[in-house]
Amino acid sequence: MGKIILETKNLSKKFGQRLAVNSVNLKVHKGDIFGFLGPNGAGKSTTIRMITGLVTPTSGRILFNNTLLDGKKHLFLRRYLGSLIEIPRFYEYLTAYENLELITQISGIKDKSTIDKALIQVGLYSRRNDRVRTFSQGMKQRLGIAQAIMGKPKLVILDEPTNGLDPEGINHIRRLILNLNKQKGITFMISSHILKEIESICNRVAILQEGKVLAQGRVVDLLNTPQEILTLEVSPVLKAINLLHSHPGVIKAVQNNNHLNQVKVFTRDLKPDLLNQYLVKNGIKVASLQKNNTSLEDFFLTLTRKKGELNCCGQY
Ligand SMILES: Nc1ncnc2c1ncn2[C@@H]1O[C@H](COP(=O)(O)OP(=O)(O)OP(=O)(O)O)[C@@H](O)[C@H]1O
Repeated sequence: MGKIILETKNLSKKFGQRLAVNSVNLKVHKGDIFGFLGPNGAGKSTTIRMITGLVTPTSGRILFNNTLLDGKKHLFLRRYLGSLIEIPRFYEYLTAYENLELITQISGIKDKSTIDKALIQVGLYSRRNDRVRTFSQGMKQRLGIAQAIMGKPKLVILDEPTNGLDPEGINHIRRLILNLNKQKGITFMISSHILKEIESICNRVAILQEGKVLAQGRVVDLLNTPQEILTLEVSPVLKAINLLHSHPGVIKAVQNNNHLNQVKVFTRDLKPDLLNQYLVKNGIKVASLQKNNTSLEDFFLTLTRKKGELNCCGQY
């Protein structure tokens, strides 16, 4: 297993009373293409903004190459951290080259050849003298990646880099990320709400919902570890839900809206018979237990479905 390049420890952010990021522990290893997955509003951008120093955490720690990121050190270490936060903003009336030139001035990059190298890497060299306003959304995203890699970063963080792109644009960005990862050894952290996108290029993922990490690990392990949705008929239901949340392998337990005596349990690498024994031992009557195997895609979609679609009664 590679060295950890980025780690967050109990990272949290509150906006007023809203806990947008709730004690998030992430581990990004050197060489990873790390997918940061979650539905809209899950807290991905807020987490990324804390890592890149744009938002101050309410509590918790961020370590980059084992060094705590805070205050001045954060500013200093940002040079090793390229980032692209959602839609990259450029001066539309300036050319691609001029926009990147401005960035070299702001970031103190002396070597001007860096600009052309970055433009070549993202496939925009032939368009370097065109104004950004003539660029497609995909080209702007690629220019954003050029900007992120100019400082020769060890880690590049991209927030929804394929948002709003057509399939060809998405493909282009994917190939670009894979190439930069392989050829330049750049570690990537990429946020997305589309599992398929993440699954095809990432080796490791974390799944976030309502500010909390629901699952994290290598994609192969997640795909090969049996994840099941169990349907239990239990009583009393609320006590069962509380107990289920403290059982290893249970990711989430929710009451079924349509059958109030049923609980849907999202599990990973869990033996249903052991779960049954545990509930019975703790005074729960288990009338039935059914299991359905699901794909990672189905599992993720069901797991991250918004409240209201599934009635979440647990301590979650
Ligand atoms: N500056 C802010 N002030 C108040 N609330 C905020 C602020 N920024 C984010 N939030 C709230 O924090 C929660 C997480 O938002 P965030 O943008 O981090 O989610 P996300 O996973 O990136 O979503 P999306 O995929 O839609 O971009 C949301 O409920 C959002 O409304």
